[in-house]
Amino acid sequence: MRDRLRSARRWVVKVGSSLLTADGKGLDHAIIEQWTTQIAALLADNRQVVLVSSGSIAEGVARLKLPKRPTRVHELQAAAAVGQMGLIRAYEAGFERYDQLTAQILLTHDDLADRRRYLNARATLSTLLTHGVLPIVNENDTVTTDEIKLGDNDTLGAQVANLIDADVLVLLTDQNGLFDKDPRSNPDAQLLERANASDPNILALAGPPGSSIGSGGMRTKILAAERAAQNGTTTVIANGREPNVLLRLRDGEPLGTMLTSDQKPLDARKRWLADHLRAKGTVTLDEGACRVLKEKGSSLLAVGVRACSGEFSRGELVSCIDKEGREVARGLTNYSAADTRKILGQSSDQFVQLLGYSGEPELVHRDNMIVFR
Ligand SMILES: Nc1ncnc2c1ncn2[C@@H]1O[C@H](COP(=O)(O)OP(=O)(O)O)[C@@H](O)[C@H]1O
Ligand SMILES: N[C@@H](CCC(=O)OP(=O)(O)O)C(=O)O
Repeated sequence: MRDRLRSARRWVVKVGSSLLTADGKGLDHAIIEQWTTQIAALLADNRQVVLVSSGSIAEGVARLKLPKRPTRVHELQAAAAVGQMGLIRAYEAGFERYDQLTAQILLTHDDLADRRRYLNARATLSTLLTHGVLPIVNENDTVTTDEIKLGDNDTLGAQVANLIDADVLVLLTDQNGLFDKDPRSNPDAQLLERANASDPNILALAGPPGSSIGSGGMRTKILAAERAAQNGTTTVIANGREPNVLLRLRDGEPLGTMLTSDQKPLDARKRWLADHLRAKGTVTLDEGACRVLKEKGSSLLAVGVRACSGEFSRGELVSCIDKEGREVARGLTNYSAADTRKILGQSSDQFVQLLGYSGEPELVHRDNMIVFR
């Protein structure tokens, strides 16, 4: 299994805030130097790497001499803007030692939710990789509001992995990997060497972040691994302080936790849909509709819809839930929320009479939908 990493050509390496900084003390330049050395060696070994690095807020807090991480959004955004300068400066200096060019990419959820911008980001990243440049990605914290925030860089790492069809996503953190319980509060916790990224039981192992500076904890790492697995990408969660961790992983050493899935990878368009985090509205399906979506891969017909909430237009993303509120599928709707309310529970031969026009027979076509386990 670990051989997969030996042959992995495209790598996304995500470095968490908890690693980059000791609580509130700014960047740990010594450790940044170690990663730049390792990444430069991976690049020299004919691998392509995209680095997703957190740390802007932590560094901003230190530079602004704030007593602790602020809670107000604008304070956090100001800290991110200040800190991002230090972060990029540290990486650029580190990679200059190896004559390695770097590029800064700041992304928001909105950039990735818009198909055209998503494809643009994809093309730019590929072009940079073709030129042998190392892209360094972070969330564009200064412009994000809660609505458009990705929220944590584990998710961003998985999205970048999907964008560039990475072979491997390495999530470097301050623990040796995923344990059967949070090792900070449970000294007897056992490290899992392997796990199935789409096993719903592993999410229950994950506790909250380990420090006041980290966000998401293991939960977002497992969800990121699941997201990456939808594209056939292997994820490894490992300790960024382990000497030569990236090179030893490349050599097939069993460090950290490897998360893979036997799921069939989604095609490119469906993957984009799966990565599209926020739905504009929700439709509640009856049992029959849930069953045919899951078992037969059918399109969603209005006749199987019991309720509709939220405001959306034709072509926007809706979440399809069962009567217990579990998300069964998500997809791009052929009808606006107003029209969906008029046709729900009805068969398509009634649409002309109810709407005054005859649109597609499906509310969500199966080509524009992903169905969850
Ligand atoms: N089952 C678990 N195994 C390992 N770590 C866990 C687990 N549950 C919670 N954690 C916590 O998750 C923390 C890592 O997440 P986080 O603080 O968000 O780091 P990062 O900044 O690297 O993303 C660890 O320090 C650990 O305390
Ligand atoms: N964009 C933020 C990232 C916050 C974040 O996701 O942190 P982490 O979960 O520790 O990787 C920053 O640079 O501070």
